[in-house]
Amino acid sequence: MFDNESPKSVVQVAPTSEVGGAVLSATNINKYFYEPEKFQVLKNISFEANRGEFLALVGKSGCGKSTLLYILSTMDTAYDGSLVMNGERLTGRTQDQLAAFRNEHLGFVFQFHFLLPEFTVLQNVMLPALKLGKYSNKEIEERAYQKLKLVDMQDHALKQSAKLSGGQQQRVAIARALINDPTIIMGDEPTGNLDKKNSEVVFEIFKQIAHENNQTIIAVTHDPDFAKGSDRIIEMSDGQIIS
Ligand SMILES: Nc1ncnc2c1ncn2[C@@H]1O[C@H](COP(=O)(O)OP(=O)(O)OP(=O)(O)O)[C@@H](O)[C@H]1O
Repeated sequence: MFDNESPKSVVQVAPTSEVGGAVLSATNINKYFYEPEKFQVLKNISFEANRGEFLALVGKSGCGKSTLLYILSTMDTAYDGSLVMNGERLTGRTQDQLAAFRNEHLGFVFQFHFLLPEFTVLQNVMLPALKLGKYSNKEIEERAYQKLKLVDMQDHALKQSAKLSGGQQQRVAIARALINDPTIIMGDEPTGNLDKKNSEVVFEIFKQIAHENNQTIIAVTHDPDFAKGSDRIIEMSDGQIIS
């Protein structure tokens, strides 16, 4: 659970093909903001995430968690350092290349689900796969039902997503994040908007995704129970990893 890693293990890059090997390596990540004045928000961050590992990123408000997650998500490219995921070096890629990489290899679950309210549950889950264009519509629908089953929402597939409860909507958002079988699922406060019972459900789904599907979870959280139940807690303070 708590991992007081040795400094050596922080920057090693393991072969990505190996089960349990590193699927993400962030090395010497530094990031500055320039408004209202120059300020170093991330200070030499290095860590790796292994295949099938459930990581919680914690720390006080303002310590840089979301900034780091945004970089790991490849959405922010204005940083120094190196980012390797799935054996691909992502630093220096164009925005189009990064968007294609994200759609195929990364899944996202946010505090707010961002489902399209007028679309059905099934349509929402199918969307990232339609965009990827790798499977036929029939295959995409089958895959969507599989993912909805995983989060126990298959019976709601044809409902308009606006008509679901907050907890149900978050489960649908997880199914949507899983539709392209991403290697890594990034969560930004995935239980931040849920009550205790729904938070536990979402936590159990994440655990299952990591340990049974061998997908990696990296989730920023302020939820102590969620963090404690993860495989490893990365604690940040003032732009640095402290444990
Ligand atoms: N676009 C920006 N321009 C300037 N400063 C920013 C910008 N975004 C964030 N910051 C500052 O960078 C620091 C880190 O912000 P960040 O959102 O990464 O923190 P956090 O740990 O995720 O906080 P929280 O837990 O409250 O979400 C904060 O001091 C914040 O005010």
